[in-house]
Amino acid sequence: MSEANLVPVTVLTGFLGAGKTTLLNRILKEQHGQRIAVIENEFGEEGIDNDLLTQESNEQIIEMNNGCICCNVRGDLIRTLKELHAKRQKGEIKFDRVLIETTGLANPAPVCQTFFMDDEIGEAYMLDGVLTVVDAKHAMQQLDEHSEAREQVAFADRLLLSKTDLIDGHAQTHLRQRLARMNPRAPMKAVHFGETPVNEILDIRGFNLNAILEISPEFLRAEEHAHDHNHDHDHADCDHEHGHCEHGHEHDHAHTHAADAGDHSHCDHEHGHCSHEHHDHNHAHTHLDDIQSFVFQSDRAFNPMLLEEFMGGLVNVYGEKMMRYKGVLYMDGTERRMLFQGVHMLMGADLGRAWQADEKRYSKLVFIGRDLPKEIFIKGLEQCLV
Ligand SMILES: Nc1nc2c(ncn2[C@@H]2O[C@H](COP(=O)(O)OP(=O)(O)OP(=O)(O)O)[C@@H](O)[C@H]2O)c(=O)[nH]1
Repeated sequence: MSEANLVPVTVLTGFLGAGKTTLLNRILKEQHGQRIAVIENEFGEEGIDNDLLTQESNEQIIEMNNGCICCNVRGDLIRTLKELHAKRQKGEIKFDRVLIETTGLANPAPVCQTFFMDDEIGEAYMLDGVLTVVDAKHAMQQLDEHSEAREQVAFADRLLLSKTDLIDGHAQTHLRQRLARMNPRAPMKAVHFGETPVNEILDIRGFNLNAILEISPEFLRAEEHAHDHNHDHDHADCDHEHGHCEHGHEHDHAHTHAADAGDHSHCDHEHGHCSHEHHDHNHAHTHLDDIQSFVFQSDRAFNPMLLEEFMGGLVNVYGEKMMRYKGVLYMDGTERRMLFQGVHMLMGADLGRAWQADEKRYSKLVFIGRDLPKEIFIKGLEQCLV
């Protein structure tokens, strides 16, 4: 198959809250005349990103809510890409390229491997490049603390620095030097709220297997990540909120929560990893063990003043540990949805679209962080309801 017939794929990565969705929105809004199929790897975030994305009619947004990033991304992604390809072949759907937004806690390697490990995928798609958004305000700490953030930088074909408006020139130089040491081959540029010419980030033919094999010699070794488990037992007694189960498995298993039919109503899983005993997991991800996520939901409206006060207090006390929070809020006194989000101490809200007449109004807020006292958050939020 000649390269011209392959559908180019761009992988958009970057740590939690870096600005991936902001960049994606920018790309989708630009009049470039291309049809883009977007695959959101949302990792159990209850589809919040879909709400934050403005959907233009030309795009196809496909969500993959994965259980365990380390294990399942590949299996789900392969299935999704194959389905897309089959529909494209039959003329049921049209797209010129694919853009995959990975979750902020993901190592991009398994996603990139997909394009080299599976023949069918390799014959339909071509990995064009990996774009890594780096949050200039929080990157130093994220790179110190999270190997995923470092992997994302190492895999980049383009490094896009967001939030440079929030730091001074000296700090930016310092960060740029560190990033250049970590990945000397990727061009780097500051991108203010995702503003960048699309031709600088799409069709870059940037992915270079040789370079990746130097960084990660085991990149093409299937067994490292290929535990494409399959089980569909009932999760009713497991404790997941996002992407992980606490029960031990001796057998092959999958947490393709979007696809399996198990009852997850009592699940409470932490974000982005499995803590069950994987006899065949030889990639360590224990550093994510203290990262959890939980969701607050209600169909009662928030009192805006109470909520503002409470959230202000929360970030003052717990901001350091609040890695990412975002959601859709039902606010008293407005007919529109409020899109609310933050990273550590920085938080912001925008008015979204109007609630439709027949639409059930609700609030859904996801928190991802380290050692967050869930009870305090949930009870406090309940007290802000009208
Ligand atoms: N000041 C400033 N804020 C930015 C910039 N780019 C993005 N943001 C803000 O950063 C926050 C997070 O942006 P998102 O695009 O949602 O980040 P993300 O990487 O998709 O987040 P996750 O998917 O949760 O990991 C939002 O409030 C954005 O408005 C920028 O260049 N400057």
